[in-house]
Amino acid sequence: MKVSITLPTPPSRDYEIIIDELPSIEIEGKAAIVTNPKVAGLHLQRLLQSVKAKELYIVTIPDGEEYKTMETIEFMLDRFFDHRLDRKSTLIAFGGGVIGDMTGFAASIFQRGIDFIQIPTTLLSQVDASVGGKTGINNRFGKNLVGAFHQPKAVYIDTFWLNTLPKREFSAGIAEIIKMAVMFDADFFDWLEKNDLYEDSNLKEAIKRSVELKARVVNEDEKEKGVRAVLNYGHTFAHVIENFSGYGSYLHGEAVAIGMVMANDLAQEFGYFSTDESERVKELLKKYNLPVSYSIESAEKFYDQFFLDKKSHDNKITFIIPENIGKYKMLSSPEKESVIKVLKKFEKAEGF
Ligand SMILES: NC(=O)c1ccc[n+]([C@@H]2O[C@H](COP(=O)([O-])OP(=O)(O)OC[C@H]3O[C@@H](n4cnc5c(N)ncnc54)[C@H](O)[C@@H]3O)[C@@H](O)[C@H]2O)c1
Ligand SMILES: O=C(O)C(=O)C[C@@H](O)[C@H](O)[C@H](O)COP(=O)(O)O
Ligand SMILES: [Zn+2]
Repeated sequence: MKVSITLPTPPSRDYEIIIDELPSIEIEGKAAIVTNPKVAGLHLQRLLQSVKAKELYIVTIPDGEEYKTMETIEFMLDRFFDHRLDRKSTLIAFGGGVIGDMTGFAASIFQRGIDFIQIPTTLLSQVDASVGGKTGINNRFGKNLVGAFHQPKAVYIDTFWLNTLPKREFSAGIAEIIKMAVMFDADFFDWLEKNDLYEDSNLKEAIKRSVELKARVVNEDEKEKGVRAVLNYGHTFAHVIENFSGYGSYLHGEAVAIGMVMANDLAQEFGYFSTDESERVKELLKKYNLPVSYSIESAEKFYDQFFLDKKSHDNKITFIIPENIGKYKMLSSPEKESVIKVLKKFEKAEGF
């Protein structure tokens, strides 16, 4: 199956998202592949057979969400200067969302911005992170709080890489697929309930549909002035969970799964989303062994973290909730008591 999706203007620049076997990549100037030891050990040889550049370097950074930091960015930039990369050089992000977000961010600031290509190797990065140009890092205040919108030059999605992906990571990617369906596409959600993503042709179909949905949203609202915030369903909660639990304890997709359950409860608190719909989402998450509960230490402390969210302005927060399956709603500045009431239910909940 070859699928080619173009993100047209107004986003900063058109680019192709190819879902197919990795094509040959010819780069005129110098290039650096940014990856980590795990992905390099498994797949670098195959990648190298497809990439040609004037000079080609490999920059390896440590593996893990805990290394998605400014310190690692500094390390990467130093290597690019060591290799005398220049304005015409291209970076190739070869790995999951962590590699993609950091390579994209480094590309956005190296000599004020150079090209980069996304070659995502996890399911999560194939269906979500590699598309749309959100790049960045975490800091001690929270997730992705420093970064830039910087669109890749191309995205090459080859499901071959997924053969070595651990099951837990595979499931984490499914959380973002379910997110897309709950927010935008009831038919897709029904389809997900009926079709098993462990089956190859179904998986490819789900990747294609997720990427198409995301591309449509980014195309309409590249810089998140409106509808793009809907891609953040579950994330206002997820980012707090990731930060509080220590980066890496919960995978991003797992935290998003819990966050969606919390957002669904909030929706119900405000009279949206039926119990039946909420159960359907939980069942689908559980089918892929995703967590649907989390033990909050203090609802008040958890609540305070929402003000660091990028959807918070002037001490007000907007939550993305489902009105129905396939239909989103933006809930602006709900009263604190109602949000706390929902969070309190999780104070007694069992963890993962
Ligand atoms: N920019 C965006 O739009 C966007 C969207 C979603 C998530 N994200 C970010 O993406 C990150 C999560 O991405 P992720 O889930 O890909 O995690 P990840 O990048 O940490 O990768 C998960 C693990 O899988 C390993 N791995 C990668 N490819 C593999 C393969 N083919 N076989 C075996 N192991 C492999 C990695 O080395 C890592 O240990 C988070 O930082 C999140 O904030 C960004
Ligand atoms: O592309 C987007 O927009 C998203 O929100 C996708 C999310 O899955 C992703 O985790 C994103 O990085 C979260 O965005 P943030 O702006 O809250 O950091
Ligand atoms: Zn996400």
